[in-house]
Amino acid sequence: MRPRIFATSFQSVRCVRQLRRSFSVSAATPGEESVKQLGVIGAGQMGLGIAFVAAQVSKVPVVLVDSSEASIHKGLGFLDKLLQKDVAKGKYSQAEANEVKSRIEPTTKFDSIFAADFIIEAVPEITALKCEIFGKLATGAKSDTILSTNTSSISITKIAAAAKGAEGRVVCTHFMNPVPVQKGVEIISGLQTTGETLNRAVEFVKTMGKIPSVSADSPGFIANRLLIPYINEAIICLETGVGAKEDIDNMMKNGCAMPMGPLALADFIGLDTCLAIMNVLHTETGDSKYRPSGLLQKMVTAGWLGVKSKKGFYNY
Ligand SMILES: NC(=O)c1ccc[n+]([C@@H]2O[C@H](COP(=O)([O-])OP(=O)(O)OC[C@H]3O[C@@H](n4cnc5c(N)ncnc54)[C@H](O)[C@@H]3O)[C@@H](O)[C@H]2O)c1
Repeated sequence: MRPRIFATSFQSVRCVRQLRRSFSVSAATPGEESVKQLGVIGAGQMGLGIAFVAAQVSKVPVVLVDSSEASIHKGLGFLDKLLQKDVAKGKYSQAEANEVKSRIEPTTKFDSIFAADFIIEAVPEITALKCEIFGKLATGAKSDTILSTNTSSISITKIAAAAKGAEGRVVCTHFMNPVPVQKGVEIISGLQTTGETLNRAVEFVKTMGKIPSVSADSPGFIANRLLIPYINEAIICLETGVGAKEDIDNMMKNGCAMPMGPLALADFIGLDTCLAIMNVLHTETGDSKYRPSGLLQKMVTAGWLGVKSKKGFYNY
């Protein structure tokens, strides 16, 4: 039976429609969802993790495109570390690790992505950049390829609108960080996304050993609507002297059973990503409760982005 959902505004009505569509999609027929080649755009922390898990668990060949040679080099170094860690733990043999690595083909040639039948974009959280990429994918990718974004907060409807002629095949597969560890993946439809696209996305992330949660196309979706304001509030506590960084992190770890303190978590996610998501929540809802902390804005301006720049709330 369909769940009863009450709507109180136009936006809620749209969300409800999308959720109902999500609840009513039929299960994909076996084989229908099989992905023969995955394309991943962006070899940063998320893209690299997605490529790794797809090569290791789904066992599919992956084309990994990045515009920067340096990022690919750094990503491959990280991949070697992940594989060696698993070999040392006895999860698989060196030969199997080599096999996983051989399934990933890194390149700076964007056009190499067009042969894939499922593409996941994981470039920085910049609307114009993502829209530009989806415009290219709409014209270059095969006519039945699923075009997925890993955006943390940008409207899927907006990204799909940039994929002219391929809007129905655009969806969001929002993997969590670190991808090899976190099981949950949010799957989000834009207004234009078809039920078949949603289905294929759900089925593909399951082949990666992930547990999908369907969410409406609403600012921050489920995960970041809850997580990023929590991090932002922790930064406000720091800047207004409610507590020192160690006290804030220790309290949440030891008093509230969080695996990491919110400031260490912000460093890990990337302060630029945290700010981008707060800005989306603030501008899209118009609600002042989502105003980004002044300290967060200043740290991003200073280039203190957390682990990736070796300096954030802590030094790395
Ligand atoms: N960091 C997190 O915790 C997290 C969690 C969930 C989702 N996300 C989302 O995933 C996406 C990627 O985040 P990230 O943390 O991996 O970022 P990142 O900065 O670590 O990596 C982005 C990569 O994209 C590459 N890139 C930039 N422009 C490109 C282009 N035009 N073509 C190809 N490659 C390009 C960069 O060189 C870089 O390697 C963002 O949308 C982010 O919001 C991040």
